[in-house]
Amino acid sequence: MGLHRILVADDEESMRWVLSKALRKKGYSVDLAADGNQALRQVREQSYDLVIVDIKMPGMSGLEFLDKARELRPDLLVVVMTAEASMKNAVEAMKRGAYDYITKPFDLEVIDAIIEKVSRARDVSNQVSLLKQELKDRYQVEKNIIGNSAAMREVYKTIGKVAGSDITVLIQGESGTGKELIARAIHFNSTRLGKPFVAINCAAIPKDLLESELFGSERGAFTGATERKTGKFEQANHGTIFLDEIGDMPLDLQAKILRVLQEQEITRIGGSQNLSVDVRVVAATNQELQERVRNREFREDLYYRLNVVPINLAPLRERSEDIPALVEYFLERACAELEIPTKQCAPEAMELLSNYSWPGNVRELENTIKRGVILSSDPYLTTADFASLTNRQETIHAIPQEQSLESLVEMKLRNSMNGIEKLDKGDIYDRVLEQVERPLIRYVLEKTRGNQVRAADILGINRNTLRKKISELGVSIKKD
Ligand SMILES: Nc1ncnc2c1ncn2[C@@H]1O[C@H](COP(=O)(O)OP(=O)(O)OP(=O)(O)O)[C@@H](O)[C@H]1O
Repeated sequence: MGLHRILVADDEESMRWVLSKALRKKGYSVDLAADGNQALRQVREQSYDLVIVDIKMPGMSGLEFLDKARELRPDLLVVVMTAEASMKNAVEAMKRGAYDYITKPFDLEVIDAIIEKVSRARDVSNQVSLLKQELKDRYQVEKNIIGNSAAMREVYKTIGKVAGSDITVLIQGESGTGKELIARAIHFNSTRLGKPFVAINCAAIPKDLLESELFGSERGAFTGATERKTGKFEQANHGTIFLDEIGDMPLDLQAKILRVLQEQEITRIGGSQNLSVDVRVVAATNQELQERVRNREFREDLYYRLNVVPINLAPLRERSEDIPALVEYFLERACAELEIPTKQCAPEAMELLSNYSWPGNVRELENTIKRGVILSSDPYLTTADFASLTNRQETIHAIPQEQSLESLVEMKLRNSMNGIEKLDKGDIYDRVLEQVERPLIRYVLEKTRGNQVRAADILGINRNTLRKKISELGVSIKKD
C-alpha cells in the first residue's frame, strides 16, 4: 500500500526544487505546483497520497487550498508548511483538517518522519476499511444463503466444521447450484476474514494465459510481457483462492497446483525465485471429477489433495422444498432493485415453480423470477407469467449469462423511460444503443490495456469499425 504520489505546492522555486529532489530520490512520484490554484487543479485531475503545501502563497493561500481540496477529496492527506512566526496559522490549518504541519526552515529528516507517519496511518486506515467491507460481505453471505432442506443443512454443518481451519475444500455441483456462494461463506467465516478472497474461473481463461493468471509472470517472460504481473495466488496471499471449474485445468497446470498445495510456494513465469504463499484453496467443479481421474484427464494425486473435505451441492430439483423460500427471496430482491412494492407469487404459480426441473438450478430460478417481476404489471405473479417455462426448457439454461444481462438492461430501461409514450419524436433507439456500446467498448479496451487490435478481435468487429466507434462515441482509453 504505502505512499506513491506526492504533490508539493510552494511559490518558492528553491523549496520546490529541494523537496522534489529529496522525495524523488526516495522513489516517490512528485508533482509540483507554484500556487494554490494550480495545486487545486492538479488535485482535481489526479489522485495524490499526500499534498505538502505552503501556507503563504500569492493568490489562493494554503488554508483556502486546504478547504477547497478537502471539499473535492475529503480523504486527502495535507501537510502544511508554515513559518515559525505564524503558529496561529498552523493551529488554524489543523482545525480545518490538515493532517500535520511543519515549520520552516526544516531538516529533510522532518519530512521523512512525516512521510513515515502518513504511510503507517494510510495502511491502518486501508486495513480498517477492508475489514469493514468484508464484515459487511460476511453478514450478507449469511443472510444470502437460502434453503433449509436436509441437503442444505448438511452443507451448513460442513461449512461450520471447515471454516475455522485451512483444510482444502472441493465443492461439487451442477452449474448454478451456488458453489461460489458457498466458497465465499467458507472464507468469510474463517480466520482469513479481512484478507483477500480471489476467485478465478479456470474454464473461462484461455489455456495459454491461465498459468500467468495463476502464478504471475516476470517482465519479458514471453512476448507481450512488458511488465511484471502478480498472479492470483500472490493476490490471495493470507486469504483464500477459489479455483472454479478446476476440472478444466490442463494436466501440466494441475501438477503446478499440486506443488503449491504441497509446498506453499509458487514461481512466476520467467522467474527463478520461489515465492512462499500462504493461501487456502477452495476448488469447485460441475464435472464428475472421479470420472476424469479414471480417464486420466485429471491427476489422481491432485484429486485426493483437493478433496480433503467434499461439499456436494444437490441440484435444485432434488431439494425442491427450498424453492418457495428462494422464490420469496428473489421476489423481494428484484422488487427492491426496481424500487417497487414486493410482489407475491400465487399458490398455483408457486406449485409450477416447485415442480419445474431447473436444469440451470438456482441461477435459472433467480433469472426467471427477475423476468417475471419485470414483465408483469400485477402485484401477484400467476402461472401465466411463467408459462414460457414449459416451452423454453431447452434453451433458457444454455445462455444464463446473456439472459441475466438482458433482464438487467430491461429493468434499467423500464425504470428510466417512464413516460416515453408522451414523446412525439425522439432518437431513443440510437441513444440507447450508444449507451450500451460505449461501456462495452470501454470495458474490453480496459481489459486489453488499450490494445485496439485485440479488442476488435474479442468483440468480433472489424478494427477500423472499432477505431471509428472509439472516436464517434468519444470513448476514453485508460492504459494502466
Ligand atoms: N442457496 C442460495 N441462496 C440464495 N442464492 C443462491 C443460492 N444458491 C445460489 N444462489 C444464487 O444463484 C446464482 C448462482 O450461484 P453461483 O454463482 O454461486 O453458482 P455456481 O454453482 O458457482 O455456478 P457456476 O458453476 O455456473 O459457476 C448466484 O446469483 C447466487 O447468489
